[in-house]
Amino acid sequence: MSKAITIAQAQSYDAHTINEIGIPAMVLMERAALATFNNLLNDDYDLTRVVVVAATGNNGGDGIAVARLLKVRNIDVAIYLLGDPAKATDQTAQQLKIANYYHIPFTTDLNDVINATTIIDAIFGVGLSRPITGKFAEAVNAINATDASTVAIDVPSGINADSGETLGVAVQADSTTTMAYKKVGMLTANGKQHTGILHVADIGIYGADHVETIK
Ligand SMILES: NC(=O)C1=CN([C@@H]2O[C@H](COP(=O)(O)OP(=O)(O)OC[C@H]3O[C@@H](n4cnc5c(N)ncnc54)[C@H](O)[C@@H]3O)[C@@H](O)[C@H]2O)[C@H](O)CC1
Ligand SMILES: [K+]
Repeated sequence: MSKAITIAQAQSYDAHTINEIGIPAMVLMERAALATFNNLLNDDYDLTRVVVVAATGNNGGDGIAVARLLKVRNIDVAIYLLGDPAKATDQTAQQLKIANYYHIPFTTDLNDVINATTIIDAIFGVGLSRPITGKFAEAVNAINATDASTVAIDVPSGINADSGETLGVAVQADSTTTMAYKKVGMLTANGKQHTGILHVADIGIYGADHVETIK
């Protein structure tokens, strides 16, 4: 699985898997979260105080699901939520409901991010479409200013997954779990530098050149 794909390919493979093959989006999100969680444990980060910084797109939903996987193992975890939860995607709204069921604390205090031992970056993935500003940029700057280890989901937030350019500001990750295939932007010098150690997770999404075409 060493090929690298563009944002358009990632989006079309996702849509094909969900709409044509019929694997529910929530199943893919759960697999993305589990893969991220397993890498988090295997890489041996200090999980004394974990904060998931999440926005309300599906990248955020992956992160909120990771928070729950940590919580059920008694790990101290909180969610710093950016954006309007009323505008969350269906899957992310569902993950927020599940997080509430498990009483996962939500914080609005950036000091909790600053004092974390490990931060999960679930702000933006392949849906990043413009430069990061305002509260989102504040959070990215706080993440980068701490000594905490930082683990990105799919793409370090702020990196354009096609060009590898920083859009405004970008998370400097220690490692990134990217879904299905590497993204071409991660192979550029700037992309590589922000991605850190790269894990590629098989979550059941494949290109049309994969097994699906084998009859
Ligand atoms: N769809 C799937 O099958 C799977 C997706 N996974 C994960 O989902 C993300 C992609 O999710 P998407 O909702 O398309 O996009 P994002 O979460 O990256 O963000 C989109 C959201 O943010 C807004 N936005 C974009 N740029 C900015 C900005 N600079 N400031 C503020 N807001 C911004 C945009 O308008 C959208 O509302 C993918 O990377 C995976 O992590 C799972 O892996 C499972 C399968
Ligand atoms: K991210």
